[in-house]
Amino acid sequence: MTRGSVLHVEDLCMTFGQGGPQEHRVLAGLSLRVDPGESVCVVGPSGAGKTTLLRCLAGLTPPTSGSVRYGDQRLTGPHADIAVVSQDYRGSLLPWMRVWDNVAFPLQGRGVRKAARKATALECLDAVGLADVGDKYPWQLSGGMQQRVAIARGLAYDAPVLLMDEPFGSVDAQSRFDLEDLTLQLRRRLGITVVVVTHDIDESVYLGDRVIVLGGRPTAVLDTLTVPFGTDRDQLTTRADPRFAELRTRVLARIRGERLDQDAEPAHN
Ligand SMILES: Nc1ncnc2c1ncn2[C@@H]1O[C@H](COP(=O)(O)OP(=O)(O)OP(=O)(O)O)[C@@H](O)[C@H]1O
Repeated sequence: MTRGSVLHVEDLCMTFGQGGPQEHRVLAGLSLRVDPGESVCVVGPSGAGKTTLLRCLAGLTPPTSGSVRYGDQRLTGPHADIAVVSQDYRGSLLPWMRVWDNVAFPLQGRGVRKAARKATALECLDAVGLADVGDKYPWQLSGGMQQRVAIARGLAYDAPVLLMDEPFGSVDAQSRFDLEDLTLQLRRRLGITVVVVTHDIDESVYLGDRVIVLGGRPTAVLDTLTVPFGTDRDQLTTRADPRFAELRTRVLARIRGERLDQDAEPAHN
């Protein structure tokens, strides 16, 4: 294991329908690590296998070969320390349950009593700026608020690792910026490790301490970029930084398989 890594992926391969007429080799020998407290973004073209990788990191999909380790343990299924926020908040929130009940849902299976569940849910709602909507139903909230509820539910697991799959894909641009800032703030405040899968190159540079670029057929890691902006970022200053443009250009070029002049120079990482 890489010393100190939280998640360590080694030579991960994923082939759907192996041996059958529909065989589809998606991931080919991916290796990567995620360090404690890091925010890592995974970016790549549609169909590259980003969700598949995230599901493997969550222990939800067993890889065809290779391994995912959480600390010293080899993941063979979902782990209580790893929470997942999926892109489809509409499908994941239960419309007949009040908001706080939705957030507390993961705690039911852990035998936590109702009063304690509600207290935790309200705390998590407070963390995402929704302290006053606990008694509403999800369908009474805007899309951005519903996505915050989904994040609050991710926090209710009280897991040190939060995996997010295109978490802001279905909200408007302003809500998206707010949710990105919320994610950075939660990471800072709670000291959690965050992995975000996104197809949005700007978002990957804004949110990540490192950006892992996937691409090719079958998919491999094309590049890993270190983002130099620290943990305290804001939308206007960070996006106006010339290094932001440089990084996004590099990610885009990698995804398109183009070479850059700077490729002759030492890389950022
Ligand atoms: N359970 C499955 N059975 C067969 N093929 C699958 C399965 N899950 C994913 N795939 C295929 O694997 C490939 C990668 O899918 P995946 O959803 O991981 O990509 P992605 O990079 O997340 O895409 P997008 O950005 O469009 O969400 C796709 O071609 C998809 O059809």
